[in-house]
Amino acid sequence: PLVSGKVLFEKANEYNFAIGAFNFNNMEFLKAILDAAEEEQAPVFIQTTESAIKYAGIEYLAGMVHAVKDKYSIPFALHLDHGKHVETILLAIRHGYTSVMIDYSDKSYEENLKVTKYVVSICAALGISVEAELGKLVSVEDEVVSREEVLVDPEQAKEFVDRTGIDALAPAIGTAHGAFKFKGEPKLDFERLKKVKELTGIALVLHGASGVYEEYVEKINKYGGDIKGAKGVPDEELKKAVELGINKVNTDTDLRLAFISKLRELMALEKKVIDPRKFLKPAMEEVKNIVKKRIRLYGSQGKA
Ligand SMILES: O=C(COP(=O)(O)O)N(O)CCCCO
Ligand code: NA
Ligand SMILES: [Zn+2]
Repeated sequence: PLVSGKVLFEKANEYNFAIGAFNFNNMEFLKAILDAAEEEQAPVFIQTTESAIKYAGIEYLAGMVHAVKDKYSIPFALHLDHGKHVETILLAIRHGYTSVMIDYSDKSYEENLKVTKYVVSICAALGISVEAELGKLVSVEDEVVSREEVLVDPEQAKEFVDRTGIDALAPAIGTAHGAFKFKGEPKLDFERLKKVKELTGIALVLHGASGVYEEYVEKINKYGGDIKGAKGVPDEELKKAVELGINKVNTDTDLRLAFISKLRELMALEKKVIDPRKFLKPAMEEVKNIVKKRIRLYGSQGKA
C-alpha cells in the first residue's frame, strides 16, 4: 500500500539499510519498479521530478499510482524529487504525494533554512515526510572546485536538521547526477558522510548514486548510441555508503540505461516490427531486472 515516507525513513534508519528511490515518468517504468519491489518484498520510494510532471502531467503520474496502490503488498511512498518551487510541493500534496524533497541547495543557507522550515510546518501537520539537501551535487575529482565549497559541512548539517525538523537529509559527498559522474576514479567523501550521520542521526539520502554498469553502456554504444566514458558509483562504494548511514538511494540513470540499451538493440535488429509493445515490454523487463539488482545491493529485499 501507499504509505508516508516517514515510516520508510524511520525503519531504514533504525535497521541500517537503504531503500531504493526510483524515478518514473511513464507507465512502463512505474510498473517495472513496483513489480520488482513486490517480487523482492522490498519497500520503495517511487519518485517524480518537476520535469517528469512537466512531461506527463501530475494527473497521469499520481493517477496511475492511486489506481494501483492497493494491488501491491509492499509499503511504498510517492515522493516529489528535487522540488525546487513551493508551488510544486503544494501541487504534489494536493495529488496525494506522501513525501517531498524541497531542494534549495542552490540558494543561500539562510534561504534554504527558511523555506525548508516552511515546508516542514505544512508537511508535518499532514504526516508527509520532508527531505532537503545541503551542498552541491558536483563530482569533486577535478580540483577546479574545492571540496569545502561544494560538499556538505557536517556542523552546518547538524544545525540545519535541528532548526528545520526535516525527516531526511541529502548531504553532498561527491556524487553527481547522470551517466558521467567521474572523469578519474570515483571519490566519495566517506569521512564527511560519517560525521554527518554522527552529528544528525537522521535518515540520509544519496543522490547521483547510479552504478552506470558497463554492460548497458557497451550495448548502447554497440547499437547506435554514443556514451563513451560513462562512469558511475561502483557497487562496493555504494555498499560502504549504506554501511555509513545512507537510508535512501536515488536511482534514475541505471533505469534509463537498462531501458534504452534494450530499446536500441531491438530497434536495430527487429526491422519488421511496428508494434511498440514488442519493444517496450522487453525494455520494461530490463528495468525490472535492474531495480531488483539495486534493491538487493541496498539491502532492502525482504524488508517490506
Ligand atoms: O539523484 C538522482 C539520480 O541520480 P542518478 O543520475 O545517479 O541515477 N535523482 O534525484 C533522480 C533525478 C535526477 C535529475 O534528473
Ligand atoms: Na529526492
Ligand atoms: Zn538527485
